Amino acid sequence: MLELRGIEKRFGARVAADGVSLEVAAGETLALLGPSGCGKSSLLKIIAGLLPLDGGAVLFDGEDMNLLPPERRGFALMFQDFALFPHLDVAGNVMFGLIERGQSRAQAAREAEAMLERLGLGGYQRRKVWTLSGGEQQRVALARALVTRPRLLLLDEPFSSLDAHLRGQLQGEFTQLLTESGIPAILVTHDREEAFAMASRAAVLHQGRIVQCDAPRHLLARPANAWLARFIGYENVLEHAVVPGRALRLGPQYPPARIESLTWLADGARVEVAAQAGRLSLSLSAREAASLGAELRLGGQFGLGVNAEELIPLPGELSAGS
Ligand SMILES: Nc1ncnc2c1ncn2[C@@H]1O[C@H](COP(=O)(O)OP(=O)(O)OP(=O)(O)O)[C@@H](O)[C@H]1O
Repeated sequence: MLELRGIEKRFGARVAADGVSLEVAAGETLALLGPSGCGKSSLLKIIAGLLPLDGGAVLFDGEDMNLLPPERRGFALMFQDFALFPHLDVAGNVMFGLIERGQSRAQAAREAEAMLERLGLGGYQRRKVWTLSGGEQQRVALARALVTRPRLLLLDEPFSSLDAHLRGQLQGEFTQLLTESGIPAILVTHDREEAFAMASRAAVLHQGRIVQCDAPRHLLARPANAWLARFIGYENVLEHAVVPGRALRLGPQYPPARIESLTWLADGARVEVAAQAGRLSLSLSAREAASLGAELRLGGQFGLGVNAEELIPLPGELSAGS
């Protein structure tokens, strides 16, 4: 089990980690999620031993990692730019770590072949890495990381340079492989959907601090503050509560809301309205859009209610997000 205790890191006046504590259990994938500059990569480098910390401790199974250099921690790192060795072929890249650990070439080649097979790259051994597609290169990078059987896998934005379709496919494949291998992993990402799809828990970082660390469904059901609620995708965040789409009601019996912006969609419309509760965005189905008739125009009005029972409350003292 990995444990971070009160990690502190500053670059001059910039705070990269401000008392970060968290745990990653055996076999768990934890996402470090947050906007650019919040300190995700710094934290990953601190765990890997590539960046010295100013305070706190990194422990693995109770052992203080600060005393060990990166190569003796037993962690594998995978970055967004693959960082494959261009002068080696695919097999050479995957075998590299095994040979460094003293394995014979023949044994390393057998293990590399088996791992490449498992990642759908059987027969790729002799290919030059620069002839591979982005997705293939990323699979090779994962094969290289997994073949050494690390006790922790550190993934830094591994899919950000890939197109959306490939990203989705690899997210699914990686998640399955991580589950099968039982290797715990930390996934750094600024993409909420990626974090929620791949990780069992996400630690959401803001300015070097963990705002909330929980399972995706709990983050969505009980966001700790307004900033976090917006960051994980809620559009209608009021001062003390989130208004999820399911809390909204249409009908003439409700107070009028005025349409301030309107986008027609193939199957309905998106509107922003000035409502009694505040400024709200909502998607109207084709049927709902039709029910508004001529009022569906800028400046048009329709009845919009908010069911108080379905609001998601924001804890008072934390709700003033920046
Ligand atoms: N080597 C460095 N020297 C000075 N400041 C740094 C250095 N590395 C990081 N920082 C600063 O520390 C803060 C956290 O940076 P970090 O790269 O960890 O954030 P991040 O969340 O990974 O961002 P991104 O998603 O953009 O990669 C930022 O303000 C950054 O400018």
